Amino acid sequence: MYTVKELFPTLQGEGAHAGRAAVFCRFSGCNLWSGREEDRAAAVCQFCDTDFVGSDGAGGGKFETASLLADTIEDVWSSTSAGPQQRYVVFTGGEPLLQLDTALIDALHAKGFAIAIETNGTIKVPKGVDWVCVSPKAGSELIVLQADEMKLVIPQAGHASIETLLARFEKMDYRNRFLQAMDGPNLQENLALAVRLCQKRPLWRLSVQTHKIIGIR
Ligand SMILES: C[S@@+](CC[C@H](N)C(=O)[O-])C[C@H]1O[C@@H](n2cnc3c(N)ncnc32)[C@H](O)[C@@H]1O
Ligand SMILES: Nc1nc2[nH]cc(C(=O)O)c2c(=O)[nH]1
Ligand code: SF4
Ligand SMILES: [Mg+2]
Repeated sequence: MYTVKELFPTLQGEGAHAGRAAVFCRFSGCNLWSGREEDRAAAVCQFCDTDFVGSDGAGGGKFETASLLADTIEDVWSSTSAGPQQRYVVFTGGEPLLQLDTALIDALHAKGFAIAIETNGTIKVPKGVDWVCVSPKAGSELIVLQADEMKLVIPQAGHASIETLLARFEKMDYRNRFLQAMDGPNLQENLALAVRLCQKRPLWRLSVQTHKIIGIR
């Protein structure tokens, strides 16, 4: 059984694949926050911009089998009149690695989808995921030490020195590195910090949450 908060066609808004057509499958639940506002202050991850509780979002629901969910993802892809080429699904959440499994990966590969995930990096990635984006969270243990993309949200309470952290991640095996300004009341200030750091440390590029700017999901 898979519990999906929402399932929708859009463009990937962030990171190395920004602008690319994708189906977003947002799984319910996260291991670093319950998703309830009353628990936010005590959570490991306190800055989340997403509602991932339950299965009541657009296209959400409970899917009994991998094949039922894969069929639905295929239907959502086709709903935009996209053909069978360049099929791309992004699993996010919540934390998608609480639910994504080999059965679902295999069912989507059989339909020609490339599979991406947005993960907090605390759970092992199953074999077969085609694009892994890790976004580490202060106060959690990062165990995904190798990935296609790191997307670090800054600044995070609990990070002693951002530059020390960046230097550590620069030595690790991430093929693309992005800084993303934390959205919220200090977004403009956080963006200025991210711009300064990208200029000073050119191994990092700026990731802007483009979907929020242009008003798509
Ligand atoms: C909602 S999370 C879901 C996937 C996974 N749990 C994770 O944290 O990577 C999707 C992406 O949004 C980022 N994000 C969450 N809250 C944000 C905020 N307030 N500002 C900027 N990025 C944020 C996360 O760091 C992650 O890269
Ligand atoms: N368009 C769009 N791009 C995204 N990239 C990462 C997202 C996420 O919430 O994981 C996201 C999202 O929610 N929408
Ligand atoms: S780990 Fe990801 S989904 Fe979970 S609370 Fe943090 S940003 Fe939100
Ligand atoms: Mg988002």
